[in-house]
Amino acid sequence: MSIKPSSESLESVESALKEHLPPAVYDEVRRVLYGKPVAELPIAPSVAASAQSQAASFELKAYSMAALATKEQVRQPRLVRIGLIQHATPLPTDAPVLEQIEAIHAKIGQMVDTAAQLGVNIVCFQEAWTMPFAFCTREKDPWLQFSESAETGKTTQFCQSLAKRYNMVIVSPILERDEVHNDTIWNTAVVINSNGRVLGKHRKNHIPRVGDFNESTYYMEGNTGHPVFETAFGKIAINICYGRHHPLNWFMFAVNGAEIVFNPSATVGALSEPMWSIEARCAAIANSYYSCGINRVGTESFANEFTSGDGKPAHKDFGHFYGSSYVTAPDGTRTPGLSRVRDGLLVTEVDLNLCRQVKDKWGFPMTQRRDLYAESLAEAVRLDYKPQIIREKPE
Ligand SMILES: NC(=O)NCCC(=O)O
Repeated sequence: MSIKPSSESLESVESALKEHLPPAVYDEVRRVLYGKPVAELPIAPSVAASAQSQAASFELKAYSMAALATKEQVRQPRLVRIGLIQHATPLPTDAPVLEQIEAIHAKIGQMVDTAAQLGVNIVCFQEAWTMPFAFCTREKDPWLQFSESAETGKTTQFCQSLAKRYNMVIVSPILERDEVHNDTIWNTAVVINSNGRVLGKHRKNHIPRVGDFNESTYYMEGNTGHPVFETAFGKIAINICYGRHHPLNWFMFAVNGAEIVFNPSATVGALSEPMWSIEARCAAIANSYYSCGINRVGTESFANEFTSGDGKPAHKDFGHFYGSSYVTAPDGTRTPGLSRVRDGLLVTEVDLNLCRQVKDKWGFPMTQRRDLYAESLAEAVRLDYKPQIIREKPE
């Protein structure tokens, strides 16, 4: 197998390990890398067939992590099925804006329908799921025309009807236009409750200024803090894409009681792939909650060339978005990732009781010394702060 770095020819790390290692060695390598085994959930042949027969077929994987949690004497299990959807944009980036949005809605509507057949309770889509990830271009037009109201926009209405039809919580990350406040633009995840009502929204806290991710050209740093949304299927939060590099961003969602934190993303192989499998997973471990990474797939090409400000030739695409969406449990166990190259739906059944069980076992929140760090940080942000460095005194 000869593979170019970040290329589309590698289906997934797991499939490569499975194909090339002897089965006994594979089992042991898988245990060391991924933790306790997760069981495959049965998928009815008719459901599996429907994933293949869609206009754009998609990978369908379903696992149960529920058995990782111990059966408690004082609480009933709190089983929840999480769905993560990763997709490539179906139309060329220069197709009319509304046609692109409609084509994406149609594709995702079918995937949500499959998720519903598999009993999914909460589904999350990738960052800015209704549009190409055009922030590399630094052009305003037509990309800002993809922005919509979080409360009343076409996409929110679309999700509301799906949520109601399937009794499903939907996390819908969009480019938000706040029409009420001077048409301000934000990168926002809208949370739609299982009754179809908008429960609230969270705006991306940290904006990348790396590689072609020129997102500060388009929207502002979020002003919604670290909200946790109490749904019928657990307390959920959203750490949008680049926020995954900031451990304190993950931490604050835990402080507010999150049991599942979604990380809807758009990131490319050459930039971040070695970090991808680590960051959301570390967050689940450090914060005793489930974390869910969702990344888009494919290569999106734009009409006009842009440069990356690094002296290299101008180009028309970002590189390959490598998918690889996955779920990590609070004990660090994780599912295999979805494909690096195909659309996919990952269904994972979890028992939310595991969050408390891991807190009881490891005691991370209890031993965290939040008071110490709060004091130290309050000092460290002062302009006259002197870093606490001990140096050998000159003789
Ligand atoms: N969309 C986004 O924040 N991407 C930044 C690149 C990365 O964090 O890997």
